[in-house]
Amino acid sequence: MKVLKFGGTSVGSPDRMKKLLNIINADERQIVVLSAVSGTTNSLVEIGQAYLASDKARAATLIATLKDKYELFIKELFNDEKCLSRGKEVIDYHFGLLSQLSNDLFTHIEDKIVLAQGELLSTTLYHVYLQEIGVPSVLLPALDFMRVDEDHEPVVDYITDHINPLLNKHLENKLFITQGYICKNSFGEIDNLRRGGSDYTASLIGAAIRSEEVQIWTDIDGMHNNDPRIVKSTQPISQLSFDEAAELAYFGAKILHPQSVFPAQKYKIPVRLLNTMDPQAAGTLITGDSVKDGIKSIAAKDDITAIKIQSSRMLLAYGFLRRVFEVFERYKTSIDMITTSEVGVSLTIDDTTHLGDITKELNSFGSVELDVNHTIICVVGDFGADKHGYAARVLESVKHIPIRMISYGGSDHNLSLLVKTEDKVEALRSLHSRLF
Ligand SMILES: Nc1ncnc2c1ncn2[C@@H]1O[C@H](COP(=O)(O)OP(=O)(O)O)[C@@H](O)[C@H]1O
Ligand SMILES: N[C@@H](CC(=O)OP(=O)(O)O)C(=O)O
Repeated sequence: MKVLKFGGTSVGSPDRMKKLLNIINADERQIVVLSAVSGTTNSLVEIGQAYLASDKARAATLIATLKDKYELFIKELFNDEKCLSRGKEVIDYHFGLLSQLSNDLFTHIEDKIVLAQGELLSTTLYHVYLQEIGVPSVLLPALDFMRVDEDHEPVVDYITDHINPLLNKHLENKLFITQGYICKNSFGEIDNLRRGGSDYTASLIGAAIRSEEVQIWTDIDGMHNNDPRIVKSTQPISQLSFDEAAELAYFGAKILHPQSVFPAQKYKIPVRLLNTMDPQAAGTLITGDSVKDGIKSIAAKDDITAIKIQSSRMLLAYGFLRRVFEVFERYKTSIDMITTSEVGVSLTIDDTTHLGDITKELNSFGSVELDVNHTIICVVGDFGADKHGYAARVLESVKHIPIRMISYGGSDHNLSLLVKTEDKVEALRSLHSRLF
């Protein structure tokens, strides 16, 4: 059984939604994971923020604007009067719920309920559309099987145990539709897999049902060798290993949710990145194998803060780095890059929620320097310890740009550079023109 995920752009208009059937083979047993219609989750984020700020008037305006969009959407989606009125009921229900939240105390629990409405809307409307055109399908409620634990980690065994009975209830059905992104947490509350999380839903379901393949359908023909929003004439990469794809996704290649690679990798499920606007294009196949040596792609991750801790006590002192890392562990803040010298250590973080407290604690080890507004440029490929020349080529390509940190050898797949964000575009373009 395959799992097909369609992102917000792929369901972004009634016309696009209708065209999904050119890709979905309704005669093959498969699970289709849908994101919210593009722009919806951003609007829901704003609605939640307005409620959290007790600005009910702004929330009401945002809700009304979004509802208007859906009123138009269903008029184009449905031909049949009965289905149109069913579509109207669906949007009245979800927008009624959004408005009603103003009557109660609004906390982060209600905020998650707001964020969940996008995927609930897109899947229900698509299900009604399939009924209109006579294609049998089953709507699987993701909240009945998608779950994260107290550390916000998805539980694959739980998903397996809960999705399989649902699938087995409908052995005669081929097409199953479900929501990406949304889940329940360990308290049984509605939660989500963080922004862009529908890819993660697809790979978790793929792992849970030991799917033959997970397909991520989006608006571009696979993982490109650089960020197409910044660099011209980027090219799709035909094959990547799970490790390479994970590095690229984590370091900014927005086409894939960073964590979505791991379930597929663990259960050896091939992942294909494909283009809804050009279904015949080969896309990118992600498997356990790395197909060729060399530099494959470049990605960039913004909003990075570098922290340098200098201490003469570090000289020959064992246990120093452990004590530094423990500070970050206490504040549940993950470290992306790290470089060391005998008298200092530099590391980077992207989550600055606890930066004040972290800095205070680090001050007891030595002098602490912070550099904000930095970007990690990540060059990904297959460069194991026996290979040579790649680092020299990368550094030669950015020799005119100040480099704050360099990390190489952490894995066989990644060479990362930390630059000021103002130098990012030049770094990406210069690397691209010299490396490919
Ligand atoms: N290296 C890359 N390869 C392909 N696309 C990338 C890359 N880096 C950034 N992108 C952007 O990712 C976008 C697709 O991701 P996303 O917006 O999450 O799609 P969807 O709405 O289908 O989930 C592309 O339109 C592209 O601009
Ligand atoms: N709708 C959610 C989840 C998602 O994955 O969306 P998309 O597939 O459009 O990136 C978001 O916008 O974050």
